[in-house]
Amino acid sequence: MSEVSTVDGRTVRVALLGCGTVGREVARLLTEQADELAARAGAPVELAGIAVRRPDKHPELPRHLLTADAGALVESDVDVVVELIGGIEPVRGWLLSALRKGKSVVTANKALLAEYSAELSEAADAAGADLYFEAAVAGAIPLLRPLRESLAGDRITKVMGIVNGTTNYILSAMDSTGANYAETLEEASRLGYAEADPTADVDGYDAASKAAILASLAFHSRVTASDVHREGIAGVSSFDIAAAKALGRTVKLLAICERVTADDGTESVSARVHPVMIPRSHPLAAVGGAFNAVFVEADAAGELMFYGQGAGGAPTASAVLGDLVAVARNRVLGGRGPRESAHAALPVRPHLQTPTRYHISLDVADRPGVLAQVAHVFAAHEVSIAAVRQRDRTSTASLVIVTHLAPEAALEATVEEIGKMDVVHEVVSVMRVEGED
Ligand SMILES: NC(=O)c1ccc[n+]([C@@H]2O[C@H](COP(=O)([O-])OP(=O)(O)OC[C@H]3O[C@@H](n4cnc5c(N)ncnc54)[C@H](O)[C@@H]3O)[C@@H](O)[C@H]2O)c1
Ligand SMILES: N[C@@H](CCO)C(=O)O
Ligand code: NA
Repeated sequence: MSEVSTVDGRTVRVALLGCGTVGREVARLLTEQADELAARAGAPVELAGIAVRRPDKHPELPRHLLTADAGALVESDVDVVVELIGGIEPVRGWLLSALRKGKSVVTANKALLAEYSAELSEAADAAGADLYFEAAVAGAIPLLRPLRESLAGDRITKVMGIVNGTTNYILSAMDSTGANYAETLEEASRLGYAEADPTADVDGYDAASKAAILASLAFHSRVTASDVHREGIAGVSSFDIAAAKALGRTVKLLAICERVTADDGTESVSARVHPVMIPRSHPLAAVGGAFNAVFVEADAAGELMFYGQGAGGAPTASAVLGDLVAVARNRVLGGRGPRESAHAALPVRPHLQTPTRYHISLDVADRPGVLAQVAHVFAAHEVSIAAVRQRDRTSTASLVIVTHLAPEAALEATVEEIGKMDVVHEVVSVMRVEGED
């Protein structure tokens, strides 16, 4: 039995930590939909307190609920802690303390989960509490519950998609209107999509945290953010976007988590986040603005696609409220949500071994034999060429090469050697490609 007491044996008392973009929408929905939530949870779900950094800055919230002392609110007589502050410390300590006392936790904090979900899950299991985090990946889209529950009987082989709204908003604008990178990022922050420090978005940290969470759930293993190969969009230039367009492709920041089976049958996990050129006919190419979309491939289910709003206050609050009703229901009826499932304990495959395909755009000297010299470097690294396109300029020619699958290490070595060739004036764009043309 948990030590938690409720007000009258039935009311579920909720501590809300943080009342920013997402927290304020959660507080609004909790208040506006109190009767319906009570009916669905089986008991009233009562906001017992709201922790914010500066209570005086929140005249819109009931004064008696506000506190600047989140730690004390967690320790007070509450059943559930909803954490919408973000970051690792001091949040980690508060949530561990809550879970150890049997209080359930709902959080949208992917940065924390991508590092400490094992520790948090163990604390939850030991005390019989719930840990739910649907809002942490792909905002409103029900994705983690399908992975944890609906697909628990299947064998997932790949999870791939757009999981960061801010960077998708920027890349979509760059592709459609040639918009300026910095201005579009500012707009994404204003709309509530970006993290408090938007470098977490543009440098791929946010997507890498989400990839770690997805890979852990999909492959029943423990994958942390540092296991994920990460590249952001800061290096994506207008040349890259134009090169993609010329090939009938577009650039997206993708999280790609794969189950890799070696020749001897041993399995490992590959998890990476980087910009990718995909054909404009690919379903992910049509995902614009702050929308997210994720493909899941499983042995029996085949291919599934999850699509919807991946960022923003109200969409993210929808996922938080869904989790809150679930944990409240578990408290009222007795029962537990899914526990951590890490029994497969698959190792993470080093990024340099990952098979991938490159698109390489070069400015080369316009004279006979150059293509053969460049092709020779690919052959020397055992990288096979799938397509070549050449266009003459005045004294230089542009050469576009798309490879077949090759290990990342071989592709990197090929590009490095090509960059040093006298006949190569400039390596204009190097990007990975996914999907058939
Ligand atoms: N904004 C989104 O679209 C979105 C989507 C999914 C997940 N998330 C996650 O949700 C969480 C919150 O994001 P947000 O966009 O609402 O952030 P935000 O910066 O708008 O809000 C954070 C809130 O936390 C409060 N806070 C900060 N430090 C505090 C402290 N020490 N004590 C008490 N309160 C404190 C702030 O006052 C603010 O109210 C983050 O983990 C974020 O990654 C956000
Ligand atoms: N900053 C995140 C919020 C949603 O997790 C994004 O842009 O996707
Ligand atoms: Na989600």
